[in-house]
Amino acid sequence: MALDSQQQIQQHRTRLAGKKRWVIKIGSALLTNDGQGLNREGMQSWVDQMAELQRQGHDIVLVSSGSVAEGMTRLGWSTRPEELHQLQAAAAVGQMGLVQAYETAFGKHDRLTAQVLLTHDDLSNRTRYLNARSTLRTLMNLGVVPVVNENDTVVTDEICFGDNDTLGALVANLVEADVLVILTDQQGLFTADPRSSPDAKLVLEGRASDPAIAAMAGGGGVLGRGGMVTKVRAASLAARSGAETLIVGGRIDAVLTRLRNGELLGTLLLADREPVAARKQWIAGHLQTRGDLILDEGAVHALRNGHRSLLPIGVVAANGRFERGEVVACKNERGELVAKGLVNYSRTEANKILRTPSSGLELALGFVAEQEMIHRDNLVVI
Ligand SMILES: Nc1ncnc2c1ncn2[C@@H]1O[C@H](COP(=O)(O)OP(=O)(O)O)[C@@H](O)[C@H]1O
Ligand SMILES: N[C@@H](CCC(=O)OP(=O)(O)O)C(=O)O
Repeated sequence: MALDSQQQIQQHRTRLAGKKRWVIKIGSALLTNDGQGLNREGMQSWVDQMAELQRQGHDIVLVSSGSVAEGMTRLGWSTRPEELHQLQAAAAVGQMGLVQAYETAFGKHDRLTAQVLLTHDDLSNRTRYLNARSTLRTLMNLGVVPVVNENDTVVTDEICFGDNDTLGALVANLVEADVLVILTDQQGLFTADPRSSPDAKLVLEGRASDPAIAAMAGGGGVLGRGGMVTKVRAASLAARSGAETLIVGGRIDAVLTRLRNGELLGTLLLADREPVAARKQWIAGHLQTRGDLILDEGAVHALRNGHRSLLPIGVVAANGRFERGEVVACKNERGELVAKGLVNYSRTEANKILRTPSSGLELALGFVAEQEMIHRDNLVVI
């Protein structure tokens, strides 16, 4: 007998108990009691629940914001600075408080924690990405809880994740998590921002890449950065490796325990696409690309519908500075993103073979060349 939608929603919650690997992200607004120092009581409560999840057999990776907000408190700053070096100084001071607090809280359960600070570069560079992955896996196998944050001290505006929702999703891809839980200051995703629309309704469930869901999400508060926009986008990124995302209120009593018990709290965003291979997730996870290839209509169609390689004949322009083996964005002639991939040619070489048929590549380049600008194994349609 077919289940009605209410039963299906309940069933999706009930099966969470069987999902082994959870990445749990806690945002600034929640962690810092809206800016009044670290919310230690809240932290202990989340840690108690995470320790309980571990005892029940789940792997836990924690992605925690709060370093800038805690640093501001420690330095006696009442407003968030604008300048990058001041933000970085605050993050460096605050990160100490953050990890001390987690180490103490997990220590009550005889659990060790490990500090893992990542930058965008760490996940873009294949070797560093693989190293980060094996370190996180090793820590989980040891029963240690990795506490991940962005390495704010060394990033610049151009290369920062900016919000930890995105970092949480990329970590979920990295460790092939089953669930990404985003704890925040609202009960979940509402049909509109409840700060400005008090009549908005809580959404219990949706599909991670449904544009209607994305349209409900607005920007963030003073301390947090991304708001719901980055949380919904994170759900769609996490879905690439098959993870479901829960956006839920961190102030709800025993929230993690109750989610694990199947209670209908927050918003569950289901992974609505086939998981892609780990190597392709890594390509898709590149937030900054080295350059753009502009494709004609035929090439766009071949990529989207035929799952084909990108041939030079369909490329009308190459922009940016890239070398062979780097990740580039493929766009249509209106500038919309179509795919990302590892390119077989540098920008200089690519310029020589724009609109060139396979038979003309050797002559144009002066060497025996690969047929594809990007091979389909190295290409992810977005
Ligand atoms: N549709 C929506 N539903 C719920 N909250 C929303 C929505 N649109 C925007 N928001 C805002 O997003 C904020 C949470 O994001 P953010 O401030 O970045 O917090 P965090 O530090 O937890 O990441 C909420 O306080 C809320 O006002
Ligand atoms: N990495 C920084 C900023 C991260 C941040 O603000 O993220 P979020 O609260 O999730 O929007 C920190 O720890 O303060």
